[in-house]
Amino acid sequence: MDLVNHLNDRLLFAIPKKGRLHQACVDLLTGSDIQFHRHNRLDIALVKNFPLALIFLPAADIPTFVGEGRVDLGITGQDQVAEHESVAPPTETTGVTEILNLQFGKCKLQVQVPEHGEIQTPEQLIGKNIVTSFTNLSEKYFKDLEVKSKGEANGAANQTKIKFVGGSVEAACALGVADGIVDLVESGETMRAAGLKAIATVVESSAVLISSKRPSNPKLVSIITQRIKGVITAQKYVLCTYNVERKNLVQASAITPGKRAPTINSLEEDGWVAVSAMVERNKIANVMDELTEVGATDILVTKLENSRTT
Ligand SMILES: Nc1ncnc2c1ncn2[C@@H]1O[C@H](COP(=O)(O)OP(=O)(O)OP(=O)(O)O)[C@@H](O)[C@H]1O
Ligand SMILES: O=P(O)(O)OC[C@H]1O[C@H](OP(=O)(O)OP(=O)(O)O)[C@H](O)[C@@H]1O
Repeated sequence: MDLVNHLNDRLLFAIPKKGRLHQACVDLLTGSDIQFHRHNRLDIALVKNFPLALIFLPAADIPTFVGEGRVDLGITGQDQVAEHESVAPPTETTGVTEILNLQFGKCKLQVQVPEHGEIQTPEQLIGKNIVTSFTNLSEKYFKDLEVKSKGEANGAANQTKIKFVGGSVEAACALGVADGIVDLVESGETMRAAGLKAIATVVESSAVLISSKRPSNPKLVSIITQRIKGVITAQKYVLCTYNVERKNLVQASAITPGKRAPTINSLEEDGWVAVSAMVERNKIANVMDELTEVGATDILVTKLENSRTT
C-alpha cells in the first residue's frame, strides 16, 4: 500500500522510532486504544480507529517537524524541545506547544567531568573541549558562563569548544577528546561507570506531548490528549478503599483526601463507613500505614486501567 498517499486528511502524530522513549510511547498509545499496525521497518502507520497517522521519527527531530507544522502532534523529551528552541525560537506560527507532561523519560542534562580530575566547577571548563549530543544548549550554557565570568575568561581564546557526537558521549573524556561532557543522567549508572561526576545541570527533562501552533484537526488533538491524559492519570493513581469507624472518619479523610473528595458510603454495621479515594501510587504504602494507625480496616488497593478526571 502506498501509505504516503493515505496521509491526506489525517492528523500526523510523531512517535520516537527507537531509544528510551519508544516503548513507553507505544504502551501509551495501546492504553489509549489508538489502534495501529506498523509494518516491518516502515516509519508510517495508519491508525484504524481515528483519522490519524503515526510517523516514527528520531526523538531529536520531532520538535523540528512539529515546530514547522509539518506534523500536528508529537511525543519527545523537553530536552529535545529546548535544544531545538535554542536555535529556532518559537514565533506566533512556528514552534511547539507543550500540551501534557507524560511523567516518564525523566532525566537531567548535566555537565560531567572525570571524578578524580582537577575540574570541580563548570567555570573551570571555560575555553576547554566539551563533547555532547546537545550542542545548541551546551553552546548557550557556556556562552552564558563566559559572559558571567568575563573578568577571568576573556576573548576568543577562552571560547569553550563544543563538539557533537551522536551517542556514547560518556566515552569522550577517557578517549582524551573532551575535558568535560554534557549528557543525560537518569540513574547515574552510565556516568559512574565511565568514571565521571556531575558538576552542573543544564536542563531537567520529561517526555511531553507537543502540538504544532495550528494543528489540522484541533478537535481530534483534544480527543487524543484526553485519552492520553486518562492513561497517565490511571498510571499515577491507585484506588484505595477501606472501612473505618465514623468517629475516625475526619482523620482518615485527611490521609486520603482523593482528587476532589473521598467517596463515603454507610455500612450495614452501625457507626462504620466505607471510604474510597484515589491516592498517588508512590504514596500508597505510607497512606496504608497511616490509615492503619487511625483504625481503618479492610484496606484494599486497586490498580486503575484507565480514567477520565479533571
Ligand atoms: N537514561 C534516560 N532516562 C530517561 N530518559 C532518557 C534517558 N536517556 C534519554 N532519555 C530521554 O529520551 C530521549 C531520547 O534519548 P535516546 O538516547 O533514547 O534517543 P535516541 O538517540 O533517539 O536513541 P538511541 O540512544 O537508541 O540512538 C532523550 O532526549 C531524553 O528525553
Ligand atoms: O543515568 P543512566 O540511567 O545511566 O542513563 C543515562 C544514559 O542514558 C542515555 O543513553 P542511552 O543508554 O539511551 O544510549 P546512548 O548513549 O546511545 O544515547 C544517556 O545518553 C546516558 O548515556
